[in-house]
Amino acid sequence: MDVHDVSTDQQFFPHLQRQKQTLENAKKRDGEIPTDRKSTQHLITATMLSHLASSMSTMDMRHSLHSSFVPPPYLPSTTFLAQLQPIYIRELQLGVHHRGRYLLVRVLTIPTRMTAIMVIVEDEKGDGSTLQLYQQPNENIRPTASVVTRGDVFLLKDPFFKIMSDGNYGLRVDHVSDLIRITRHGTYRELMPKFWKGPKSYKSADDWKLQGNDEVGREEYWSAIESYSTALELSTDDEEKQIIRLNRALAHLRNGDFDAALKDTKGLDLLARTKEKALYRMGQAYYQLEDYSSSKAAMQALCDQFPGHQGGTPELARSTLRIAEETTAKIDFKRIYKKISKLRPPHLDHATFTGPIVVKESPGRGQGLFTIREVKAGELLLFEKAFAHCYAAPPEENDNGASKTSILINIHTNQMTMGTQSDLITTIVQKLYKNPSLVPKFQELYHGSYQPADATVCDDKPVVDTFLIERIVSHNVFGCPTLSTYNSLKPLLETGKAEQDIVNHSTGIWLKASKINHSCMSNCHRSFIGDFQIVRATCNIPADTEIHFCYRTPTGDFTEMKKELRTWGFECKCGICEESRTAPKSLLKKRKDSSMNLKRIVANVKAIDLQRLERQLKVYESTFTKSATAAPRIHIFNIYIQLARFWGQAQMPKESVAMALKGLECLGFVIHGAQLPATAGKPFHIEKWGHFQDNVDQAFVFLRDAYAVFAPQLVEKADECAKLAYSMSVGEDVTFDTVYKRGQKV
Ligand SMILES: C[S@@+](CC[C@H](N)C(=O)[O-])C[C@H]1O[C@@H](n2cnc3c(N)ncnc32)[C@H](O)[C@@H]1O
Repeated sequence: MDVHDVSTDQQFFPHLQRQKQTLENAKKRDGEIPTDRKSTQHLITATMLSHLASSMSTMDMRHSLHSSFVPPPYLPSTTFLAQLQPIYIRELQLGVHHRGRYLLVRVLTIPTRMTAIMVIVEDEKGDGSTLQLYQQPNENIRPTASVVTRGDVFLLKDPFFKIMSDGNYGLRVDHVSDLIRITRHGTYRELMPKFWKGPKSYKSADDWKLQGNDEVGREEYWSAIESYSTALELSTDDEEKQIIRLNRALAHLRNGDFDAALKDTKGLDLLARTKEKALYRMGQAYYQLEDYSSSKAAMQALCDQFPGHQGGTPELARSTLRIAEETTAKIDFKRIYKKISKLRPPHLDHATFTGPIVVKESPGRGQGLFTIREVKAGELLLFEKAFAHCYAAPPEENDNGASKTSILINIHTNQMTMGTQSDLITTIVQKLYKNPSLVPKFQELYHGSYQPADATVCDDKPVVDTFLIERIVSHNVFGCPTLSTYNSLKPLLETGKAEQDIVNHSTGIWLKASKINHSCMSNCHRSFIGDFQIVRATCNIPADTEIHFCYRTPTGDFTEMKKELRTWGFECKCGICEESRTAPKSLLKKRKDSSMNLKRIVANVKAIDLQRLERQLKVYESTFTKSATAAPRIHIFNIYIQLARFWGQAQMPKESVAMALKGLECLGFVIHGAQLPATAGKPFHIEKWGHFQDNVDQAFVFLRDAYAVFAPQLVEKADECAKLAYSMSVGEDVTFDTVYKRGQKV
């Protein structure tokens, strides 16, 4: 939703076509065992030369374009290792996933990172191949060389061999769970061929533990985890084992493996020797998994039993605050704004608040979100932390002002999106691989007809399906600005360009908000602050009613909207779409012509022919077969707003009010007692809130300012409505008075 879709952009179309052609050509050789594989030495030399060339390159790297291709999906391996049979590179067939097999390889080169991490590997028979590893942690999280480097040994489950984009042959691993690292001392060490084993180590459990401690000190948590694990295997002393587990819990915590950290602390919280640190680490792990009640319980026990513990009290206060936030709609937006201006990535330490809504079946639409009681216009329905969020830093925030443009190209679905979507997939893959307890709630998200693997655990390790995650992201992702404040709305207000035209390259997944189905005639509106999504009601909603928002900016045209929504696989049946679908063709043509005329008339802002404009607006409105409450005239609201501003500036408040009200009426608002001259005894009253657009607040501000002179008794009501509409737009109303100061022209 609101992601930057470039599927029909001519600039990127050739990328998609080229990749499709490459795939078509490769398909012709599916099943073939190539006889012209390059020698291992040749592959190594070619890789070294390419390293050299890229290190000497003088290319301007300040503007780079990265494209990631989603290949045809395939399932991850779910076969137990003990049931897999070995295979060798010389037996591999092109385009085949060698199900039921495993391939052992040793890395011969240092890695390079493009979209994938690439190395040259050899098998036990000395045959070589390129190995491409996808979905590995980003460089800023874990250095590439710590993921894979010369001398490392890996086992590939169900190995996939293919023709790569440069025409050479290679092994490709898309599912992180299909790759198993084999070390001299770790699990599966018996699988390591003798001649690949280095000299036997005579280190004791204590030596490994100390090595782990050093690695934690160097922030190499992934290595520390391996060292502590080896120490645990070697140790025969129960007390020593407890300390090692405690230390490993810390390494897990810092590595983002919160499930494993919890597992390591379990039981240790009951032993006198380990209790203090175990409770602290347990509380931190629960906190990161957003289980604030369990975190609070652990921190409370820590504070009760070890009152002198330095971290306990602030952590207890933190989890207590999060629990309060989960149940209260009062959010300190001013504090959040202060924090977020300096916070990069803009990920807030705050809990999700879920308002009066619940997930239920929505006939014909899968699941949806429904109100559990009557809701008032402007009420907060959701303030939700992203499950995963990838921030697209603007060039000025990057070193040397470098800008990176990424496009994700799905050859299978012909979809191309620009932004951080590819990073988002990797982030989620890593998050779930490290924290399998989160898999069930993520997998509940809509994934179309994709059939995931039947197992989520194999050999006690999580199975993570990259293509399921890709499908879920594709259906549920939101493109988002860092702030939906007045500043990000400014271009909209100044140029009249819709919000979606302001490109949202940051992306995220919100589990609850993703359950909201689409309607062009929405009854709620989303906005963003950092990694939080805010959803507010835009009208009064009865109890047990489904809430909807727009996945794409409504076009008002059924056929166009069908195209816009094609990736979600449904047609919108809202009042606007139905009116456009059923209206006579001649009327639709007249509407289109009239719309073009209107555009032409308002294009010359400085010399608008007002009479012509008003005539044309009447023509446009006459082309509708239903009332504005049933089919809002979404395209002309902004024109009325322009007119209201014009008359306001010309000191003609009565005309300004008439135009602002006309605009609101076009959106389906039913308002009483708002016209000038005001009628005594007829109060300002909104009978029905209409279709919401971002600058509805401005219409009310025009009313408020005009009333100041001619109907002061209506000022407060108009101000209240403006404030409410403003909060629907940007999520909060604390900045309203600064943005729309009284007495200052909008
Ligand atoms: C982001 S999900 C919304 C939640 C989803 N209904 C579920 O069960 O999890 C998007 C998918 O919901 C369905 N959907 C959303 N709005 C719809 C609508 N107005 N009519 C029919 N299906 C809709 C489509 O299958 C779409 O691909």
